[in-house]
Amino acid sequence: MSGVYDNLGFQREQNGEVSIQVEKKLSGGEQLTYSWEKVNVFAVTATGCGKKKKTQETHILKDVAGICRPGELLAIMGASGAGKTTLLNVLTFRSDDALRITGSLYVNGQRVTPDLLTSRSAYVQQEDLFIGTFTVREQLLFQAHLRMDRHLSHEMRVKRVEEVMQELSLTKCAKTLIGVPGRLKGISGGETKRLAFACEVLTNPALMFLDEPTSGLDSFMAQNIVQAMRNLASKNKTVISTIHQPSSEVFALFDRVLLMGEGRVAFLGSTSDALQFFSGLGRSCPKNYNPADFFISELAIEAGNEAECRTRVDSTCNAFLSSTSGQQVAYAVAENKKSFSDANGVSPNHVHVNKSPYKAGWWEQFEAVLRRSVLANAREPMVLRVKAFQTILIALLVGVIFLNQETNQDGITNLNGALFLLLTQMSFSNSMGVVNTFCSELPIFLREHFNGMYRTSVYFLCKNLAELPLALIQPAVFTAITYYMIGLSTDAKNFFVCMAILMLVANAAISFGYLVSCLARTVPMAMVIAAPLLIPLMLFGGFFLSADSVPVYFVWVRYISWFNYGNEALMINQWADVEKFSDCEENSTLCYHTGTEVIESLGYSKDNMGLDVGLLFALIFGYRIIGYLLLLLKTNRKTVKQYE
Ligand SMILES: Nc1ncnc2c1ncn2[C@@H]1O[C@H](COP(=O)(O)OP(=O)(O)OP(=O)(O)O)[C@@H](O)[C@H]1O
Repeated sequence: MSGVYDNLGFQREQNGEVSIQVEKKLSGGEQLTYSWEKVNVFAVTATGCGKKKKTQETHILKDVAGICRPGELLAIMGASGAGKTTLLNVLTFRSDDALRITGSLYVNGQRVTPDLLTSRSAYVQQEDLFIGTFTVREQLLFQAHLRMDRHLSHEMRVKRVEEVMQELSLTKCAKTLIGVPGRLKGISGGETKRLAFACEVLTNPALMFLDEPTSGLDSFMAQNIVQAMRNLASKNKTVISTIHQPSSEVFALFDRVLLMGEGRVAFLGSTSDALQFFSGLGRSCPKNYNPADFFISELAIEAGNEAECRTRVDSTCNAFLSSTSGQQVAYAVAENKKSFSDANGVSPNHVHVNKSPYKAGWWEQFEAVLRRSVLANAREPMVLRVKAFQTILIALLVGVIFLNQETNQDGITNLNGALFLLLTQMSFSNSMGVVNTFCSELPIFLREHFNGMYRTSVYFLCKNLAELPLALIQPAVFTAITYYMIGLSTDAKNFFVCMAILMLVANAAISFGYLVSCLARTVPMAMVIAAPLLIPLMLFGGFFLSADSVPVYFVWVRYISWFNYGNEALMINQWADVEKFSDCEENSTLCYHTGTEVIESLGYSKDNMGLDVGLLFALIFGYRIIGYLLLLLKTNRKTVKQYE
């Protein structure tokens, strides 16, 4: 198909009907003026410990006000630590929970809410978060599927993806895997940055935020990205970006600049007015000098000369407030607070916020996320191979250690030990496996969820379903290798029951892993929580202490331990059918006469098989439901705070 492409736009001529339709449906022509005022951010820091512990508030952003209108490309600049990222996070409701924030944000005379922002804006964050086993095109199609208007056809979405890839020079690597640093070689750093940008511009948002979009890019690519931002602005989009030390060429593409120093606004206006403002203060930018470097050096705090630099930055900020540019900003901000309405009381600029922030319906989300989860698992052959190798190796080791035990008095202790070892192996490997994978994927989920792509329920369900096959195959393989090597009950029925019990145990351990992962957030934190919780669950599982010997204040632990129910079920399966031990004299009181006696000696009852299986199912669902509720708590949009 031939035609003419505009920058980050659409094919317009020859067979370009589809593209023009996409453009109409995507843009909607909405124009947004975003303003903020009296933004203050405080960080609470603690010093000392015990009784000497003191908390103090650090004032990070101080009465920051500003505005960005449709068609403007605003660069937020300043020296390191000036507060650029903090401001961008406030503007996008992504601030650290520990910060205390006050201030007001307005869009077209309306107070900004997180839902309004999600539905109208895109945010290119500094940290690139992707599923590394996906190709560039797959990633973009996934985004297009879930973030573009639900009325767009599949054909239109594919077309848009191809156009954005072409515009950002990603076509060449469309089929290349994104990659995982240090593990799976993928696209280059520059291509990753461009992919992050491509994901956000797909929906042609009216408002766009970018946090240092050019960091790590060579000057040509940096210019390419900023030019793409410029093109968005020229289509009446509102574009706000922090930028770190841009080259002269890149800086020239910005029409407005917000200079920050020590958490205050040192200047907001056009780049030419900024140069004039500094000249007026007797600090002119030398000829042939990069203005961006000049502004940053004027607002930097030099080591060894802090007091003087701070006074200079302070006086610059004060001078801006009383300057014409400063007053223009204050006026424009005040104007944007007013809600204009026509004769019928209807505001022409009113920003309608849908009840649901999601573009795709529940089933569409479910289908797309499930497909991605399954593919992501299947495309980790190394991880699968390591898991398979580990399972087979440990199974063979256990099999060899407990090889050919006999069903006699000597064998009872060994067989019980072997069964408990199977239980322990299924529990630790599965719960720790989930903690590792779930926590490391959590940041991607949180970002995509808050981008309005899919619900927490969809993600959690898909994750569970995608991992279910492995959660059944691993215990099956483990049982198949160890069972007959150890010399457990030779009846086929007992073999399959043992396999089924270990499958339930593995899934209960996975549920526990989900709970811990949702409780923590990072892998190290989850590991720290998981180990001390697993040990008591194992200790009170009936092998180390018989059920009757558990201290009364720890009895409750037994009820939430899958080790306990799993062990009882395995014991019943192994011993209930043994009617007589041939090596135990009938009158002897020093040995077990029947399998039932073995079961009872552990404080178990042979009638409890059904109960144990039921309770294992209850733990599988119970732990997962609690984990899901914890995740829901973390992701509930209603808990995203509004500023005072
Ligand atoms: N959660 C926090 N707790 C304590 N201090 C914080 C917190 N977040 C930011 N700060 C402090 O606020 C100041 C501004 O930080 P910010 O990250 O916004 O700066 P920046 O201008 O983006 O710097 P850089 O260009 O180096 O990224 C810094 O002094 C930083 O140490």
